Amino acid sequence: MVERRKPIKVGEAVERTMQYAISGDVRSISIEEAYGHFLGEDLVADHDVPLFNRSPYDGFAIRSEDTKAASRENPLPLKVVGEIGAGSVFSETVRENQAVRIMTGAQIPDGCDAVVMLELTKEVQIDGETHVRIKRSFQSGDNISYKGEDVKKLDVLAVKGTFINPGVVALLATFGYKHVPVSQKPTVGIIATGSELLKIDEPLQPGKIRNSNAYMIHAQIKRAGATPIYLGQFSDDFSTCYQQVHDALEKVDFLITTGGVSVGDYDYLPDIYKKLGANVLFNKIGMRPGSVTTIAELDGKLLFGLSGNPSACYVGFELFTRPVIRTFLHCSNPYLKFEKAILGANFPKPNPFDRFVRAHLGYEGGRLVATPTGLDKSSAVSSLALSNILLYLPGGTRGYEKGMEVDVVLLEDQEGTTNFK
Ligand SMILES: Nc1nc2c(c(=O)[nH]1)N[C@H]1C(S)=C(S)[C@@H](COP(=O)(O)OP(=O)(O)OC[C@H]3O[C@@H](n4cnc5c(N)ncnc54)[C@H](O)[C@@H]3O)O[C@H]1N2
Ligand code: MOO
Ligand SMILES: [Mg+2]
Repeated sequence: MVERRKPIKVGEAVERTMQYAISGDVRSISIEEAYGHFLGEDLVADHDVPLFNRSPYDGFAIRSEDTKAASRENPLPLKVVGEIGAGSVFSETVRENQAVRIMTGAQIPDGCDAVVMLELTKEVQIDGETHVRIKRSFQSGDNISYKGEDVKKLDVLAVKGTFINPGVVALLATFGYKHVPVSQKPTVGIIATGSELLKIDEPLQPGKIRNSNAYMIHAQIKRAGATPIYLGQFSDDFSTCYQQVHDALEKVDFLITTGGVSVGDYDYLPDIYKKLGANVLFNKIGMRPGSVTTIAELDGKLLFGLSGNPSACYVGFELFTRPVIRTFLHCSNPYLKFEKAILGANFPKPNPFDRFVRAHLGYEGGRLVATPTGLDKSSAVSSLALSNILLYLPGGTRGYEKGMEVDVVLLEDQEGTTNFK
């Protein structure tokens, strides 16, 4: 008798999986390597930025009180007592009716409280000495970039678990992080099962297909922020697959298998979990694709039994494996973000289950429009390439019409969210 599996809700499946999500260690890497990692600790400012009042313009640093009477008709000459570029400091205090020629980024000299742009001045020689003519009055603070106006000492600039993008790299460099504490990336093993699978460089043969899942999952693991370890593809033979899974568990933080989780004669994963003594968290979910996604746990280590069908495999990874990876990386927002968009095409299929339809989110006339990307079958591979979202279509409806507002799951977003849905 074929086993009758009891489907659980997708949210419940995520919750059961996340009970076994753990945080990883922190390690140090060079700043050049930091892009694409996740911060291993909060980034806290240990000094103000800027650290000193500085000039935002090339011009003259002045004392505003000297310019009170200046006007177009009555331009006032100030004696130029020095010149500084960025990186230099004027060592004396500027006195009455004096100015310092100053370049963008240079520290404002003591005594000065405003800067006049070069374009508004004229240099003249008076008694053989250089002066600058000022044609209007200035207020104290005019054209000054103030100490701490960008960042205040002790500001928390990015929290632990933040994705390190080029902007975060700029901050790390600003605060002198030659080495950056980052979350250790989990290693995620990949085993593809199926006697029909050809190696990527083998010619096609009758009844056989190329193993696309292994490479797709490899890329998804990287996108999620983890390190993939490809452990090979194996025929549907119980003892070979059992041994591979058994041995793989020692080498990885999580293990993904693709294929062999349904009820077919050669679907060995359920028996493998049994022989390993693993605790199966669920083996049927009320969703399409990926209804047979099976997740088990052995001594706290998660085994993701993803479906062999490419679209089901893809969706299973994003919904269940990705948040586990992000938790390992200390992200406080481990889940993919749900957003609202307008449905760009009819989706007439009756919908008994929750569906996650591969789709593309684009802009049309200022609106966010979500359009399915191809054949909506779990066996489809073509719909994956253009998809940057999953349309989330809750079950229990007779279909959806173009123009309706729908929920979408953002696949390329780095922010994430704190709760699933
Ligand atoms: N009687 C039933 N049959 C099926 C059920 C069911 O509930 N009762 N579930 C169906 C659903 S839903 C899915 S999804 C699939 C799940 O199949 P498995 O996870 O057991 O995977 P396989 O049988 O090994 O393969 C399914 C399909 O995917 C292709 N495949 C497998 N590996 C790869 C790979 N690495 N790259 C590309 N494509 C791959 C494989 O050739 C099959 O076509 O079961 C349904 N059946
Ligand atoms: O697991 Mo299947 O993908 O629901 O078609
Ligand atoms: Mg099968």
